[in-house]
Amino acid sequence: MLPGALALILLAAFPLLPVPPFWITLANNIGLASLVAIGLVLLTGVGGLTSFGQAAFCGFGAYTTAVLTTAYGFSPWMTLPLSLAVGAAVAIPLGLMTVRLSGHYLPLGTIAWGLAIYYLFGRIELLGRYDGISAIPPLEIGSYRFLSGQSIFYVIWAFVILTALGAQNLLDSRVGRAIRALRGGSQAAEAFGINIERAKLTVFVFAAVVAALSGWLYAHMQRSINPTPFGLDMGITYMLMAVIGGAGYVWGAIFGASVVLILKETLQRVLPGLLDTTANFEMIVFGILLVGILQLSKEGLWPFVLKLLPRSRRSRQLAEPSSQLDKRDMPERGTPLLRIDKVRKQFGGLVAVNDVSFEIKAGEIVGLIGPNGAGKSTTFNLITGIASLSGGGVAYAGQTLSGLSPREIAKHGVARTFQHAKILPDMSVLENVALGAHLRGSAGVFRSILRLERKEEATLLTEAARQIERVGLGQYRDRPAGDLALGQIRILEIARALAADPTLLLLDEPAAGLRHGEKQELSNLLKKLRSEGVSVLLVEHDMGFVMGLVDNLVVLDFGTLIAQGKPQEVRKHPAVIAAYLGGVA
Ligand SMILES: Nc1ncnc2c1ncn2[C@@H]1O[C@H](COP(=O)(O)OP(=O)(O)OP(=O)(O)O)[C@@H](O)[C@H]1O
Repeated sequence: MLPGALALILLAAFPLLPVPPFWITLANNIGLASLVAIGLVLLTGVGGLTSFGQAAFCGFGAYTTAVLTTAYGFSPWMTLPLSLAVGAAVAIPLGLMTVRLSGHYLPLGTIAWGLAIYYLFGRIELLGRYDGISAIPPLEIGSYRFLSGQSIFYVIWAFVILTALGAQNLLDSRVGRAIRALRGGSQAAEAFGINIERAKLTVFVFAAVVAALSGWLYAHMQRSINPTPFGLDMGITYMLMAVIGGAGYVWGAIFGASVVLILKETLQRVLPGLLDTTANFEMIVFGILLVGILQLSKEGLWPFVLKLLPRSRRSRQLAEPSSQLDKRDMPERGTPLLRIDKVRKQFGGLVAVNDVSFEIKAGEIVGLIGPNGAGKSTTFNLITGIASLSGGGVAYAGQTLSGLSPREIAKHGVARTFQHAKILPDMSVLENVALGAHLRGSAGVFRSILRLERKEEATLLTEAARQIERVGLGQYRDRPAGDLALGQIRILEIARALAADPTLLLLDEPAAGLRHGEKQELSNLLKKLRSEGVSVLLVEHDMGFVMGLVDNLVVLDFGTLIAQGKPQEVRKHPAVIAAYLGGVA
């Protein structure tokens, strides 16, 4: 808290110091760039969506207010919501097209529309073509006009701080966890019920709106605009700022914008004297220095700053929840819950799952076993909607799951873990588990930014903490999930699945990597869940673990069901002995 307060006091005092006006202008430009970079931190650093086109959104913010104030006589403050709304309105269709792209196509797509919009600004008569629009009125409050660099400094930096706090609030919320989960891959996020497309679009629109805010401020600071600052050059520079600051850190965006702009200005002033030439060497030196910085730290510079700041070592105090989360009604024990009917999956010529049928009753633990490559994980993926069925059907509590998305299936109360654990290593164990409870909350973007969802957040985090205690990981609650051993990560995934309040739990090799005692504890936990009415389908290679736990076994071999029944019967089955259990039996 102290470094933050100190930074705030220094910031407030800065324009009052006897500094050259040039410094004030530089500080104002840093503020404007910081806004765009904060958007990029969320979009690229956290959400994993690279965009080189953010300068175009600054352009929409700037041109909206420029046109409305100069041609239609609007007051600048009235155009603020309109500029932001235009930024958002453009971002929605662009985002819908862009966020579907993956790999290199995503940044290429943003370059394409970034360029196109720049040329568009330069061709439209209403926008003054390449000459732009001048005589834009300054901001004013009453009769006070924000004409000087010093006065608009306070407006710009007030917006920067509010935006940074809003972005921080957003990240520290249910929506923020969903955005952060995008980096962990879509499969896991969808399996907790996160709407990937919506999370991507949310962060895309957020980044566009804060860029439009920067453009709006720029228009009233500069009081004349043309397309140049809204082109691809600036789009790339904004990205550099976000990356150099530390793409995953909101305050790092401000630091990155400061480093890039101060470095650029310093080189422009110092180099001509040093090199005794007026040739533009600064861009070359600038480029080399930036590459050097990125070589030094791929995480950007903010982590170094964080190390220098005093940090509280206390573990996170959870707020007392004022209400309980709703719990799902458990189906009556023994009633049919999951019916797999002639399920089939072909990958080209390979039949990975060959017309397999079996059933799970409520309150039952069923083991799905078979040699490597038998089709167990594929069966899990068919049940949870990650893979599409080539034939057959899946019904859950009388309703068909066939053709539903993983997110819709999760809503039915089906939760899972993955053979290759899918956690977010940089996030705490608590936050990873809270992701599992995503569908049990409803707070959206605005409530999160304004921190109006604290009650709901407290109940979600308390539920996550309860599940962490339940699986025995309590001492690791506030540690980054990446610090855990592989076996513990599997247990974390179980806690995350339990946070969804499931009626059916699908566990893919939960005991792999656990020591004997830990397996015993896991077995006890699963038996306890069964006693509470939760049904479990588990894939597991440890036969000792499976035999002592399950009510029924289903055995696959080369995608085909070769036996099913009570463990004691199945282990005597000749086909099973031949295919799989030979050595053990
Ligand atoms: N996406 C895919 N594309 C092509 N083939 C696949 C794909 N996924 C799985 N397979 C193949 O389908 C078969 C069944 O694989 P699956 O992972 O379901 O087996 P498994 O029983 O879970 O094996 P293991 O115990 O080794 O995890 C294997 O031959 C595998 O190579």
